[in-house]
Amino acid sequence: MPANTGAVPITTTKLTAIEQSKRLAAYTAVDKHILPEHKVIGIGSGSTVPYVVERIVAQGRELNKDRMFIPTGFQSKELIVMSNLNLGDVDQFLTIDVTIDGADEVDLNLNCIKGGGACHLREKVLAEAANTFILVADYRKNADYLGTNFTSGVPIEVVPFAYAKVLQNLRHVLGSPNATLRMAKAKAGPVVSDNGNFVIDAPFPREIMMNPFSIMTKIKMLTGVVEVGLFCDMAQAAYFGNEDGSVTVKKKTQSSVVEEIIQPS
Ligand SMILES: O=C(CO)[C@H](O)[C@H](O)COP(=O)(O)O
Repeated sequence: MPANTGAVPITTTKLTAIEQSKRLAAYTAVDKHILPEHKVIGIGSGSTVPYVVERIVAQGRELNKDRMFIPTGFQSKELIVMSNLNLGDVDQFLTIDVTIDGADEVDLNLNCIKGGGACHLREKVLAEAANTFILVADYRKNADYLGTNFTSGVPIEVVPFAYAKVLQNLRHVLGSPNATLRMAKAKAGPVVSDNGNFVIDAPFPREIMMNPFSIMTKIKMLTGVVEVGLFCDMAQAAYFGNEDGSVTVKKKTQSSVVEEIIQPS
């Protein structure tokens, strides 16, 4: 048995309003998208995802015994193992039925910022591998434009030796003068990702963030950048738990993104 790192839920104690909103989003998304025929499931990272796993576990041993669960990093790997679900990896399962993940902010067109937990490289691989990619978050993440409430910037994973050069390019060429190397909280020095890389947070002005695909491609072209925490046109739907117990759903149709509110039952 691995050490209990606190990754496993949780919901026996009274939850704050924000936690209840996360749980509501996660439970609703699992109920709508994790169906009996789904056998390979991607599990994202962050504080909302434990509720996703909790709801999947509640579907029962019979449904879960033939499923494989693919993690986006250390935290979700622990969650899968501690929940007695079958652990796989994306090099064994190149196609995933459904990946459910959290988000730092989601815009009108279902583009999102990810990487608040420095897992966006693996998260993007699992989002791309998925036939259906679903986001879950509390109401604070639901915005018209990226960078509205999540102001710390676009997370950018970089190889360590190139970080200073990438920072210079972000500040002086791409228009993010306040781009900074993300520093660890309980360790001296920078955050190191699950892949052994550093993370830069690069805030951009509204006019740039209104076209996330354009800035994503420019950042990705900088030598030394491994992955950019902008996920453009990847999600089929996003679920946001609201304080009043309703859930806002943004979902892709053939021609646009529509918004729907699911009222509490
Ligand atoms: O992208 C992520 C990690 O890299 C997370 O999914 C994102 O930060 C959202 O986390 P939370 O559910 O804690 O708000």
